[in-house]
Amino acid sequence: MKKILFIYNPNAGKGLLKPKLSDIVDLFVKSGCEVVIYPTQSYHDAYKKVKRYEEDYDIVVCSGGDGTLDEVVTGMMKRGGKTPVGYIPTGTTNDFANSLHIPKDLLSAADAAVNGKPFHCDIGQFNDDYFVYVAAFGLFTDVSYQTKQEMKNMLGHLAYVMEGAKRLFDIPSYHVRVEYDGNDIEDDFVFCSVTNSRSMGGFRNMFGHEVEFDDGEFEVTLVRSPKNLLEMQSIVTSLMSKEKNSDYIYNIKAREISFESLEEIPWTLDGEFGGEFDKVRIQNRQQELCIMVPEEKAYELIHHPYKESLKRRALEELDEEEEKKF
Ligand SMILES: Nc1ncnc2c1ncn2[C@@H]1O[C@H](COP(=O)(O)OP(=O)(O)OP(=O)(O)O)[C@@H](O)[C@H]1O
Repeated sequence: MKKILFIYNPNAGKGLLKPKLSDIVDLFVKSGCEVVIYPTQSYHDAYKKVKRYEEDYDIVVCSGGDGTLDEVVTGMMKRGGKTPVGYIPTGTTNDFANSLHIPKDLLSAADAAVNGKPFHCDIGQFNDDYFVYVAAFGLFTDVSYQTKQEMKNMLGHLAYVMEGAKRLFDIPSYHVRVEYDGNDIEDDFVFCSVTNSRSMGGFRNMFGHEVEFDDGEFEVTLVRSPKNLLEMQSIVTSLMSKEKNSDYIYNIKAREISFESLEEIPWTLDGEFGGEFDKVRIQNRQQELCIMVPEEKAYELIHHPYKESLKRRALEELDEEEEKKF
């Protein structure tokens, strides 16, 4: 019998979990699991619970938005354990879940959490902290944590867009020296994202065009500060047309990247406030998160070179079987 810890944020998103809670627990039990249930009581509670539990759980399943997933994964990284994490997304945008093909339907997601396949996904280390899929600063990046929870619950994704639109008229810019894998850039930037997701703030494919989840590299997007409205227009056009590099946009792949600035810059980690820093070092902790995904999608998510070696191994095994027959 599998022993699972099921942590959920009762306040997440539009409260979609509550009416399905009993069916989800029933599915866990019917799948042969013994379930310990824990509704989070406050901010950072999921992090504390995961960091400190002493039982031997086979899977830690969490339900909530990106913030709850971030807390559970950070807790897991800090306890140094490699217990697989299952995720039932009930937030407003659920960027990372969408990227990993975790179903929107809560019962299907619950099924993937306990009956799916483990996928070994990259994780970001941000100074002493961790993030699951994005660390960012600048334009729009504080939107998700500054949008009031009641407004998010009521309006869902629209709240993000409305809050975002208000910001176009007031753009802060930061002078930053960026060092990555032996290269460096120094410039004024209005936006930076270091990501391991193909969707961010609900915008699919605007960032993270070529993200592979287990290749040990992040996709970094840096947007230079526009000097006038015309330059601003060019940036918006480049972003909307998914252009990868232009005079204003750098798109980089990096395993390790550091940022140094004179002033402290507010960062967001997985959509929640991550603190203000003048020095940040981000490292890709390759394949350190074991996350449960639907069985039929697990192979699709594996980065190409790994796929090739898995295929080779499978063919070798087949050859050996053939040899045994003769
Ligand atoms: N009982 C609680 N009371 C208040 N805050 C809580 C409680 N449980 C969890 N939280 C906090 O709520 C924050 C937001 O949670 P979460 O990301 O799960 O939902 P969301 O914000 O609705 O979703 P999304 O991130 O997709 O917008 C997290 O930082 C979490 O620590």
